[in-house]
Amino acid sequence: MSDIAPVPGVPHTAVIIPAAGRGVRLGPGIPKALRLLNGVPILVHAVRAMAAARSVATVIVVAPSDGAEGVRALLDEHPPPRPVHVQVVPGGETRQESVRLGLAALPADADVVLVHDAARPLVPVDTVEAVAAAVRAGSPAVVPALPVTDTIKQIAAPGPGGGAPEPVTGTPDRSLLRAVQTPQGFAPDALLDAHERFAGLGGAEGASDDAGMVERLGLPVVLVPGHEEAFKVTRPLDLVLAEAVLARRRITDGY
Ligand SMILES: Nc1ccn([C@@H]2O[C@H](COP(=O)(O)OP(=O)(O)OP(=O)(O)O)[C@@H](O)[C@H]2O)c(=O)n1
Ligand SMILES: C[C@](O)(CO)[C@H](O)COP(=O)(O)O
Repeated sequence: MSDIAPVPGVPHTAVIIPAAGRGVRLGPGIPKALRLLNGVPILVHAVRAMAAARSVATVIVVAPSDGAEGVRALLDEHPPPRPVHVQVVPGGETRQESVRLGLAALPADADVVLVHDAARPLVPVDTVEAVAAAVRAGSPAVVPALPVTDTIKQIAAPGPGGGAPEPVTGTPDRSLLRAVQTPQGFAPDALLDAHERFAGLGGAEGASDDAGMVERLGLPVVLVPGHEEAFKVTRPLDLVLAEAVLARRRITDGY
């Protein structure tokens, strides 16, 4: 059992891991965060990835609301590689709501908060450290990002689905576009203010990432280089890719 309390009054990085989604795009079955990768739940990989960063002392896992006890037991069974304080709280109906519920458990002495999707289990520790360091250096919001590799088309509105053709309204300049990942890092007050201000907004008014909410406060958001292995497990093929990355790490790093 590696659970310890952070030393009171000592600034540290706290991480919120939203893990309460169902994983509809992955297909039917248990919640996505509990699906196995190399025999270990996706969520456990994500907690290990974040706990590998030396400044991280607290990890708040936001579990499916009907499964928080099971997630607690699972994390006790698979402790992270370093002693960090792992807390589990029940999540909400949307990612934004789940992050807000996680923020309610944020320790007062955290000087950096990272929000990291459970669904990005393979993020390298260097990416985590780089985001936390950039916040500590004075940026209120820091996001890992990669250039997009596909050409992106704009449409006026989502179509009815079912393969119906969608008229194109434009082609944005790809050199100005970035695909953003997690962990996204924040000065705690910036993220707390954003979630308080925009709580409950959904649909087109909601934000699909936390930095989007901080942008709306008018605070600067900066990008740092992301990593290919920080991809999000979203569709079935992503599980195949994740298994391949882990197999390669086992050969090259003994991971
Ligand atoms: N109500 C929700 C919805 C999502 N998430 C979390 O937010 C992260 C990113 O979301 P996504 O990949 O979209 O996960 P799901 O919502 O589970 O996927 P889907 O949209 O396919 O159902 C995931 O770690 C997911 O568990 C959450 O904590 N609470
Ligand atoms: C936060 C995120 O992972 C950044 O790319 C993404 O916006 C989550 O979106 P999802 O639709 O909840 O997967």
